[in-house]
Amino acid sequence: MLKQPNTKYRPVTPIPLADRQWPSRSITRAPIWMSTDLRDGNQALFEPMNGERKMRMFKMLVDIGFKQIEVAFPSASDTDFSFVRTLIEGGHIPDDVTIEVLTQARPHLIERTIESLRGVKRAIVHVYNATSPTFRRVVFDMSRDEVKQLAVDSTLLIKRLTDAQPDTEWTFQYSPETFTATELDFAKEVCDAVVEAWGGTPARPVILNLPATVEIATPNHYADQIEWMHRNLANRASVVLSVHPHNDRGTAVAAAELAVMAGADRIEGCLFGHGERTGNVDLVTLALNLYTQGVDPGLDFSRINDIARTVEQCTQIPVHARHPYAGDLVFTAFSGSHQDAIRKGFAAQKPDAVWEVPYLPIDPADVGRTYDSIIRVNSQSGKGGVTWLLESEYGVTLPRRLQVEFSTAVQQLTDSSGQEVRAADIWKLFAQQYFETTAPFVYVTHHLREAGDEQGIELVLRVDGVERTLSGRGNGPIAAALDALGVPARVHDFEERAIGHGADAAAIAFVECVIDGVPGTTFGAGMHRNIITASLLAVISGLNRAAGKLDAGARAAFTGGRALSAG
Ligand SMILES: CC(=O)SCCNC(=O)CCNC(=O)[C@H](O)C(C)(C)COP(=O)(O)OP(=O)(O)OC[C@H]1O[C@@H](n2cnc3c(N)ncnc32)[C@H](O)[C@@H]1OP(=O)(O)O
Ligand SMILES: CC(C)C(=O)C(=O)O
Repeated sequence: MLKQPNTKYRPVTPIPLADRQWPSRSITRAPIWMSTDLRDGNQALFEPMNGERKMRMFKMLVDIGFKQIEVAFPSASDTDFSFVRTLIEGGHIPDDVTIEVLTQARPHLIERTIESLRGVKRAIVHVYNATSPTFRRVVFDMSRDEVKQLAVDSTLLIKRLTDAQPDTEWTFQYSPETFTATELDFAKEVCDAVVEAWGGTPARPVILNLPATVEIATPNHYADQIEWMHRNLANRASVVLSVHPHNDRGTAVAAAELAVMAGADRIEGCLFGHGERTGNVDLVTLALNLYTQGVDPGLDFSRINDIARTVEQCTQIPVHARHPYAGDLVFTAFSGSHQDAIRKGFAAQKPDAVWEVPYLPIDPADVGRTYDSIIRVNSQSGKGGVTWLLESEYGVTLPRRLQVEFSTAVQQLTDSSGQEVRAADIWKLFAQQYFETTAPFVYVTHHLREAGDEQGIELVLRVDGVERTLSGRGNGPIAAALDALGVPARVHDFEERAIGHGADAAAIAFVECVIDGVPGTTFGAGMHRNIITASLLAVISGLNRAAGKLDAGARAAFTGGRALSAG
């Protein structure tokens, strides 16, 4: 790269629009959308769509709700010409949808284009020629007047050819290609001349489409250009002002939004931003951005995954994993603090209330995304993610301090594997750590009996492989079991919950034990269809896990209570 890029590149000249209005406007309704997936989105593919793929894409665009669809550049290829014929002759165009076709401003191409539309009920004929100084000089070798005349002559030719087919309702569209690099006074001069040549009226307006053929500046510059045209066109009332942003600087979405604030009525773009080079403006992002502001975009993306997969099949270009709203990872949180906030947000979110879940600009369910993938666990994750997965996949809510304790084990697993762990891996680890403890105690069975104000228990265990029956009493089964075991332990906290429903219902119990000689507290967990058995399993799990923290001598003392002495 150059040390002094100003020797090769020039900054744009700011637009003299001191009283610009767009910065204080907001967008309160959807613009007219025009999908050019089948034209601009098709002309830069390694392998342009064949008729069958074009039809699949067309039907999907109709289902999404597009009312204007640029379906082809009919003079470019037989595929495109035949596709237009198939749409018309096969009756595939719904009554409320208008197809659009593009042509260069060259007579033989215009004639072929109009021919492709014979018999259509309604159509937009779109003609373009480039107007910027570089194109005038380098590509066309034409003066300003000649470029304007080319636009006017093409308009008049289209008018003559379409007047000859009066059964069709025609709309005319003109694009000064390379508008963003064109002097504004000249862009206006050409556009005014074209509107006059067509005879645009408020009842039969011309679509003037002002493309950022190449995005050349920050989006506020484009907004200034659009507002200038909006305010200075000779016959604005007879014009539908349209924008067609490309994404060369990565700001097409912002440019389109600011352009609408600046006076544009219509946006042309592609799903997921397919199109030339860095793409056309992404209509999915634009529409869903509006939706997040409480504005109905008039396009239905409630099955966004299906739409993304169809676009991928038709264009053979993948939708990026981080693509706004649609990417596989955009509703996924790996990092601990995000997971924690999202989990709390979901818990606090009331079904009909305003959306307030942290980190998620939209409810994934509104675009048909499930919550399954929202939180994923790897070495960047914290207890929130682990807890979310156990809750959402297994219906198990861990007590808060147990979340902290268990997340350490998950962290060791993710650190050692270096990979993402799934809910099933976490559940397996939880079972190994809490349900499958076998030393020193293994629960075999128990019998409870009333003992005055207390409960008595016969607890059958295997202690270091030897089956023993222990008796104890207490003010409940847990106290009775601790008495039977005779270990120096107290239960600090106990929680029990149901998981599953009906015949599959079970109880899961958690105990937090304090054991002499073991610093802090230790958790145990048990799961069983019988709630008392679940709680006894939890106590035994807690004791076993605590015993695992003792050295050999302390451990012998720990199990040297009644457990060893009983027969
Ligand atoms: C920014 C955009 O996306 S615009 C749309 C671009 N899309 C496409 O071009 C895809 C379809 N196009 C094609 O298949 C071909 O270009 C065709 C079939 C339409 C025409 O092909 P060709 O006749 O070989 O001409 P080609 O496209 O190379 O254009 C070159 C000539 O057209 C002229 N030309 C280019 N654009 C235009 C225009 N909009 N209006 C008038 N003339 C034009 C050029 O100045 C050049 O003229 P010259 O030969 O006298 O120097
Ligand atoms: C034909 C025009 C609208 C175009 O595609 C562009 O300028 O990008």
